[in-house]
Amino acid sequence: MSLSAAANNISDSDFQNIGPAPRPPGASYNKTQPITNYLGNLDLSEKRDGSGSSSRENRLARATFSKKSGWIQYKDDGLLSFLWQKRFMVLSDSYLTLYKNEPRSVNEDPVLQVPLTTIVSVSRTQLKQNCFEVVRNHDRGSSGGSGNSSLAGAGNGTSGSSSSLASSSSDYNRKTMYISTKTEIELHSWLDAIFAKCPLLSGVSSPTNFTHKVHVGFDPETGSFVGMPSNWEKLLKHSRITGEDWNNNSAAVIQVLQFYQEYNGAGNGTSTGTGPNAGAGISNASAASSSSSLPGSRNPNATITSKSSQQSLTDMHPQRKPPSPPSLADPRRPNLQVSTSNQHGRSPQQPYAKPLNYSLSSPSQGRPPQSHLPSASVSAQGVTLAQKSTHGSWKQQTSPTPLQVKKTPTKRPLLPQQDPSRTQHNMQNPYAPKPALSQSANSSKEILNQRRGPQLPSNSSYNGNTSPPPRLHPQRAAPSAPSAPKSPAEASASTAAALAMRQDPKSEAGHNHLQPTRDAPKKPDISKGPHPKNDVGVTKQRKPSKPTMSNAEIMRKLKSVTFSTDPSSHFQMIEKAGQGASGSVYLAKRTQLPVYGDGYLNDQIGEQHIGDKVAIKQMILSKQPRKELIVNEISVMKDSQHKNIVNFLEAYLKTEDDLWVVMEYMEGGSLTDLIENSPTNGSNYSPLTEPQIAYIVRETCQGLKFLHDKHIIHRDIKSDNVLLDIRSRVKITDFGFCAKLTDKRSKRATMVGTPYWMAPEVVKQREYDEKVDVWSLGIMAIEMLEGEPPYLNEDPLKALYLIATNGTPKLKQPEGLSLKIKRFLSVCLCVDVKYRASTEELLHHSFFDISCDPSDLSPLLDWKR
Ligand SMILES: Nc1ncnc2c1ncn2[C@@H]1O[C@H](COP(=O)(O)OP(=O)(O)OP(=O)(O)O)[C@@H](O)[C@H]1O
Repeated sequence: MSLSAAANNISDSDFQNIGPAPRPPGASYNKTQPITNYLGNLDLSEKRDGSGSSSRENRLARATFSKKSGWIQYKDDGLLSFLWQKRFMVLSDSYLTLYKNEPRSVNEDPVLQVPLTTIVSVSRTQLKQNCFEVVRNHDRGSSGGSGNSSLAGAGNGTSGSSSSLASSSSDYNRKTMYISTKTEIELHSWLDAIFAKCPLLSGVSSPTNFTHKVHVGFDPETGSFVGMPSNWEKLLKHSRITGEDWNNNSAAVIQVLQFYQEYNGAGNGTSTGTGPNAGAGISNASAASSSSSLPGSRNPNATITSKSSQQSLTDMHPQRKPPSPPSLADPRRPNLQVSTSNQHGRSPQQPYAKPLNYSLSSPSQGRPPQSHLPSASVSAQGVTLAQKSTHGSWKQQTSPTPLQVKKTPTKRPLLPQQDPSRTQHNMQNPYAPKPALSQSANSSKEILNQRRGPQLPSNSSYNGNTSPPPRLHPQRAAPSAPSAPKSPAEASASTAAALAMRQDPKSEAGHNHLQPTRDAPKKPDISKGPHPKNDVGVTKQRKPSKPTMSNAEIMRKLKSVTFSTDPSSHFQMIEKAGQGASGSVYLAKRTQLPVYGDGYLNDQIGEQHIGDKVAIKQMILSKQPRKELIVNEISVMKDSQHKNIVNFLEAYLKTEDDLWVVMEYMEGGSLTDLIENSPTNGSNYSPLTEPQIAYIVRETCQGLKFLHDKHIIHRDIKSDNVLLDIRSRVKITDFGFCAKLTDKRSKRATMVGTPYWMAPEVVKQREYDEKVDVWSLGIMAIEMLEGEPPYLNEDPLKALYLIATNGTPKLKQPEGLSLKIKRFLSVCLCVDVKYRASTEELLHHSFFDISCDPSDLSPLLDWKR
């Protein structure tokens, strides 16, 4: 059934929240067992020659004396390291052997044979989904070992004692091979079996040179998370993620913790990615996600270390007040004290040698570890732990060093009357420091209630009852009166440009841009315009990852799409229109057309006239952590002329460091502005009516369809990135994170976007496609209904957890909504991507039948006039 058909056939009951992911198998969680019991529950029936047995010991014993085999993906760290190859792997009593094909006889030539006695470490890795690494001592005297044609290690058989091997370790190189299985279960099964057979790993011999691993779990008896890396402890303390959350879906908790770390640049602060999912974006410029830049792939050892993570954590919450002690009275908030001690007094010696494999439990009594990951790693929704997946990177809010605390401007400058406890919704980095008040208030229902009166019912499912418009409690601050624009005379071309570039240190000092607010925007005053050159510490860092283009390449590319002239005399600056992460946007009047000889860069320029109003985004390149995103943005805009996409007009490289991007001017500001300044703001009504929502969503959807038809994913759809002009035309902007899908790369995996709008598959670090934009569109519709996206009042970590586990978010007051909008939302916010509508399908949705005329939006634009 097509999605549209499905959408049309939806009954009221279809609007039920899909609900949290099913509990992971075998998780009773009555003690710290999510990890420890996992293997006990595993069925090793994948062993081709093994039969099931009820006792784990029996299974392990059989694993020791029988073969296990199956298809896997293999990659080594040698010359061909970029290739994942399908191999048939056989684990016998003495060797781990890889074949090109399933061997029909014992004489078949393997492509790689690793004596089990040489294996010194086996551990889960985030290189790829369901992936683990096997580190072996590789005899320097032997040849190869990393290639496909050579055999690793010289048949030491099983006779080597660990001590002898350990003592002769200087004669060995360490070699790492990576193995990826189809499923999480298979992965555990292999890990278990390999561990059981390798003398250096099992209790048979004393392991040497092993690193202490953590055992992660939640012990309801003590009400504590146990074995957490200290940075995770802190995160959990701040996050309102509870023991109950852990019990419900420990996989998701760990996943969002991991996600958090990556987002914040723990480790080496760059994004990761590899394999088929990593790759260039829309152009070279978007190669931010290319495999070459991705340490997780290039550096197989780039597991997150406690140290780095902790550092980044410290940075992320420099202003956070210590969390208030958890209230025992709150059943949702079990004691979150975290103990790092091993509650079970297990030996600190661990069988796996990778640092900080949070997923690993301690072996007891020299036995193999009982599990590798919390059992929650397998759920019906496929939430898996530590599966950093094939990419692992998302655009991180990087600063060159995670320790640097940047002041981040919000798009909506703070107002005096702002409520600092408001969660900032448009942050690129949700984990940016928050003021102490917000920290506690953010997690405090009491304070929220003080702010907005009685809490709205939060568990309502969508239903089809139509009743009066929902009385919501919009949480937006009252709109501020736009400041009077400077007269054009005041802002002559030259002086205005200079003014525009000047930073007002007072305004900066007075505003903590990291404050979590969602306040009405204030028209910036051009006289206080920041001088990007003085913008140190102010410019919001673009979602970072390691740049993949050299500066020279970026400049070359930029020069190919810009005029190399000083545009100051071409424009008369009028006022500052907005502040973005990468620079300021100004309203200007065109006083001169570009010299024809320079070549028009855009067809649209032909329609430009002297006196036309334009928006100019000014960026200081040296202040951009991710210049390639800017190149990406220009490239996409330049090639994307559509009525629902903000038109790029031309760009100037005024100096090597000073970039001006000229776009059509959208007087109405962003949709966020509209929502925040809605006349119903402060009342209990939705900021926008359903017909207004239908109109805006339809227009946005048309822009998205245009992009999707070109196989471009926007990846950051939210109200901030939808602009309106004075004629209520609706256009998408901010193309920095666009990604191009190609025949070879029909899916993406880089984690990009703004958390509250992110589709579950992004949060879960799965591969994704254009439909992530459809999810975000649905969230944007909720913004228009409720004033903000779901979970905005939650700590971002908790929000990520909720996105990953809750499925379709619930509406606050569904009873007042039409069936049409609920049906529409349900096809946008469908967790299962298969059943989520495409933009094409959405455009046929009956919800759009109720769209208003553009003129019906004018009351919403009044605040601008
Ligand atoms: N074409 C435009 N016309 C009118 N106002 C605009 C235009 N483009 C941007 N603005 C205003 O400037 C603000 C900042 O825009 P910008 O695209 O720089 O935001 P950003 O997405 O936060 O930044 P960045 O793209 O640097 O990450 C917007 O919120 C909007 O109010």
